[in-house]
Amino acid sequence: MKPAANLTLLWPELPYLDRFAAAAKAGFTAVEVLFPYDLAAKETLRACVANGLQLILINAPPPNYTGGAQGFAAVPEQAARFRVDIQRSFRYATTLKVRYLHVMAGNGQGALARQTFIDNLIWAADIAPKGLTLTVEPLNPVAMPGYFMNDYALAADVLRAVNRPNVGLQYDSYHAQMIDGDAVAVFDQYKDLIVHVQLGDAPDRSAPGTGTVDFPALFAALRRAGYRGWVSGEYVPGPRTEDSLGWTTLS
Ligand SMILES: O=C(O)C(=O)[C@@H](O)CO
Ligand SMILES: [Mg+2]
Repeated sequence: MKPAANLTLLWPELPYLDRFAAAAKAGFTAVEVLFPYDLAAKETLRACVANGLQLILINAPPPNYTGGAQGFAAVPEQAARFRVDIQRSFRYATTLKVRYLHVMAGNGQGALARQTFIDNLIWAADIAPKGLTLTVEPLNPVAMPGYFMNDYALAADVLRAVNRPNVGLQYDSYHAQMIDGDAVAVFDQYKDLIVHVQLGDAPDRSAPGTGTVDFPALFAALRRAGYRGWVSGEYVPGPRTEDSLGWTTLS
């Protein structure tokens, strides 16, 4: 298992570009950034290179969702916009040599939203840059009310319908615990679909070990499953991010 740091949430007290050096100093070799689109891709690339970091994941499509839309891949009225904006994400992903692109569904429900999400994912998967894997991540309804992709069974159903080798499941212990009450059982049930893992505790998305998720059991499950991918800390760290990194030694 390979630890990574989500720089959208970790080191919140530092300006964006300074978080890369902090992550490297803490021993990370890989990082995630949810929405890098406020800056030209080459600025983020420069921060990665200068600090010996690999950027493994970004979200799509732009723009930054802070205060705005939480994606729109499952929103029928936005299908044309999705197809334009996802290509901007692909350009960022290519420049930044990103491995995973989380395709955000946006708000919606029902059969039309499901079909829109499936159609958009198939379309995007078939034109995605080589080496890039698209991900689908269930986000819990307390954090994201109205968001379409809010359940692991729904994610499995969508992935079955999409049926592309470059589309997989993004598992997040915080969301899994909030959605199903047992993040470890969720991992065990859906492990064959999981291509990327994020860590946070529940119910407050706090640092691993400060809430209700059983992290020793989760790491045992990851080992049992032979999971070889990245395990990324994506949580609200508390006063000092450095004091929240005990989970990196579990992996
Ligand atoms: O909220 C999460 O969890 C994520 O991983 C994000 O990608 C959503 O922006
Ligand atoms: Mg997540």
